Amino acid sequence: MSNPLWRYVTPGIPDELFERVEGIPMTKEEVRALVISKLRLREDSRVLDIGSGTGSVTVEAALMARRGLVYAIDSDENAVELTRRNAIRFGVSDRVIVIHGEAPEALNQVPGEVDAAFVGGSGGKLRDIIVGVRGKLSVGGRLVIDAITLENASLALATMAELGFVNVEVTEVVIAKGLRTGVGTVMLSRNPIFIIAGEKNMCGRVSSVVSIKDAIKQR
Ligand SMILES: C[S@@+](CC[C@H](N)C(=O)[O-])C[C@H]1O[C@@H](n2cnc3c(N)ncnc32)[C@H](O)[C@@H]1O
Repeated sequence: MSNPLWRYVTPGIPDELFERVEGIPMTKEEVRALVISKLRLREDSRVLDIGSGTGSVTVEAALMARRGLVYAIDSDENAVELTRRNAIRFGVSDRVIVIHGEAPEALNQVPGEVDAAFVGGSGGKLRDIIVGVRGKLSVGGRLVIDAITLENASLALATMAELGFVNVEVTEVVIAKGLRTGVGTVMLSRNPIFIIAGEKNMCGRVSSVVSIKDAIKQR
């Protein structure tokens, strides 16, 4: 345990501690902390990270699932290498399996079922990826999706409803970070992100739907 980076146990590791490569995106620390929370991991969880990018979600999932396994998939060779290096950097490479390939096809390289899956990148294949992930998830397994566009958020919700996911929730996150200037701290907003989460149900049972009138009452 001589490497100080190996002491991190809580989600939301500072972004700057990861190795970065220009052009390879990363789920930023505050959003990452929420994603990890929504995945509701256990110590022995088997996790899928689709579109692992820099590998920051992979690393944090592996830190939570200390007796589990994380399959990190990315279609970009450089992202795959970077994910591998960040897994080594944070001392979790023994429970990270990195797969270079495009989802959903690359899901065939993941043996057995997984308990949780995160989709951080889909390259226009979101619907097929959700279908593929449903096939890999154990009953009760959780799917968490980050969507930046309204269209992808809407597609994720429609597909999850169609496939009978239950307890589906949408959280819109708008992070603003303070920047110290000569006249005080200015809050700089980042793009809003939709975090969509749900659970695989047994055989396509549909969750109950709240009327718009009741929804307004709940505000
Ligand atoms: C926003 S980044 C993900 C960041 C990552 N969650 C992290 O923590 O660093 C999206 C990634 O998804 C990958 N990607 C996009 N479509 C994909 C697909 N169909 N299959 C696999 N990877 C994909 C991209 O190459 C990119 O690295």
